Amino acid sequence: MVLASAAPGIFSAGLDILEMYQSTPERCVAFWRALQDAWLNLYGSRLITMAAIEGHSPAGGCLLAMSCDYRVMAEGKFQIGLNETKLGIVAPFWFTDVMLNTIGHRETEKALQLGALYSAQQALSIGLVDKVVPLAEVMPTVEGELKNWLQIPAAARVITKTSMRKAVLDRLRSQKEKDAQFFADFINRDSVQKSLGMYIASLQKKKN
Ligand SMILES: CCCCCCCC/C=C\C/C=C/C(=O)SCCNC(=O)CCNC(=O)[C@H](O)C(C)(C)COP(=O)(O)OP(=O)(O)OC[C@H]1O[C@@H](n2cnc3c(N)ncnc32)[C@H](O)[C@@H]1OP(=O)(O)O
Repeated sequence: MVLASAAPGIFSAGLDILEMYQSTPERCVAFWRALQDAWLNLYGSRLITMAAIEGHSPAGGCLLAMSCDYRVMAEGKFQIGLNETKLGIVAPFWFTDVMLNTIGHRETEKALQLGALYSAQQALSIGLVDKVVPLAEVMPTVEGELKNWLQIPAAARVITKTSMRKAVLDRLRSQKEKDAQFFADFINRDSVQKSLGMYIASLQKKKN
């Protein structure tokens, strides 16, 4: 399975910030449950999963990419990373766990505290992506890599993948409702709503 985007220049802009701003606790819980289930299915997928990152990939977009088995990113101006702290929010523990599994503890600690967004070359240097190529070569490169992976006996690959990812998946599975409630409480704090409001205004200002 290849994750790619139809939006030029944006692999994924992350979660819909407007869903987290001035929403109701009930809607927040439903929103979070949908995200949890999508992520559990992706990270736990038995399929070979590859990200064709042909544009920006902040926050939830970075989570999607990191949750794949292999990442190819376009060189140039695009950025990738978990930038949550810049929005005044905190990366959930399962976002953090996936990043830890991808780039290790020291790089994750720096990346998360700073809310760092990396260029493709920087992302390559810390292991956040596996390959950087010109934009037009992203999809052919993914397809070529996929052929390599498809040559591995499927049962052996799936057992290996499942055992490598089980602890992180089980950590969320065991506390889904608590995590959803925690998200709804956290996101509706006055201070967090204020930060999100300012961030939304800054996005709109950038456009004008
Ligand atoms: C103690 C533990 C507590 C734990 C509790 C858990 C709390 C944590 C909760 C959630 C985790 C959050 C994860 C996320 O994914 S948050 C989203 C982060 N995303 C971003 O920061 C990206 C913001 N967008 C951009 O930077 C840019 O839009 C871009 C680089 C992606 C693309 O730039 P450009 O091509 O120039 O497009 P525009 O900026 O003009 O955007 C077009 C349009 O789209 C709107 N928009 C962009 N991103 C989002 C988004 N993520 N959600 C909603 N809307 C978005 C943008 O505002 C423009 O809208 P318009 O003016 O109406 O056209």
